Amino acid sequence: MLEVMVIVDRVAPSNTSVLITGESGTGKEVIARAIHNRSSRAENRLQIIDCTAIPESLFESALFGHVKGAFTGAVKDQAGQLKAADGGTAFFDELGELPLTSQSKLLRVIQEQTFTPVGEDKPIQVDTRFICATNRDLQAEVHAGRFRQDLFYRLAVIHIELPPLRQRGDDIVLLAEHFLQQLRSNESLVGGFSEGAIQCIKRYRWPGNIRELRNVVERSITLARGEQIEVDDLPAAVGNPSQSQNEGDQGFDLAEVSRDEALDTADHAYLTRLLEKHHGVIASAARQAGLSRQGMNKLLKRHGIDADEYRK
Ligand SMILES: Nc1ncnc2c1ncn2[C@@H]1O[C@H](COP(=O)(O)OP(=O)(O)OP(=O)(O)O)[C@@H](O)[C@H]1O
Repeated sequence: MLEVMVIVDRVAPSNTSVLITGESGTGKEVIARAIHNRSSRAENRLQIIDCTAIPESLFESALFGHVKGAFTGAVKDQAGQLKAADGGTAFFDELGELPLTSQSKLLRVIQEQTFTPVGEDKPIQVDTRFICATNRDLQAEVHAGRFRQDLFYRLAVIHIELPPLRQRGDDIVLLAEHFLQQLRSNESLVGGFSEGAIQCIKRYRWPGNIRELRNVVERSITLARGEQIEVDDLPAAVGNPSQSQNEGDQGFDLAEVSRDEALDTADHAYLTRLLEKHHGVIASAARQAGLSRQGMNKLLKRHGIDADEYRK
């Protein structure tokens, strides 16, 4: 993390575009905020643009804005999200989900720093820094023809790769201790982790990365009865992985598991099996589950599941 923060400090003052990659929950947005906050743009806005939330047909209108009467339903002039980022930073989250046609429009804006609202004929000039994040391997997406090579090269001038938590060695325990200090209330007796709990925390694979670790620490503080967080205070998947390995299709210990937790676990198992069947293709998995692609993306994010791991 220290090395990442050194890069953040170095790139923050420049206007260069930055690409941040890493699995869900590794802290891409946290890093984007750190870059913005340490730049001369910090007093202006960090506009977060969730690429999964913009339907392809509304990309220009959402980003560039539109004038009254530009299309049915355009009842008044509406500024787009890029106008809000003027003088500040535009953070494109989940960039890998952007369709090819939208990618070419984005490339033009990044290169020219201008865009034209729908129904307008004069372009607007902006001064915006672009930071993009994705949990996809964009180089592989380029090879597969799903991501524009020119946009990739334009963005990857500065490429920050955030490793999954399971590859961060002793950082895992340091982060767990950091969250414990940050999240415990002043009245809380809990001051640390038992040796057994630390071993479990080190061993677990943390598919949801730092987000999952933070949630686990928060939950364990609430459940802990003594001065330490014990193995029993950790969720079964972390504290007792062999027992929870077959979760989802095996019986639950009703004394240990709430209905919400049981449903969550079953949902997780359903989603991973669905992705296995559909080889990580979100669109077809979503179709079988009767969900929109966006809905499926949200669900996968909540469960810390990376569809790419199921690609074949
Ligand atoms: N360096 C960090 N220090 C402290 N907490 C962190 C750090 N990185 C991430 N977190 C915690 O993890 C959570 C998830 O981080 P963030 O939203 O930045 O991940 P992400 O990689 O953008 O995830 P996603 O791809 O799912 O959007 C944050 O809300 C924060 O609680």
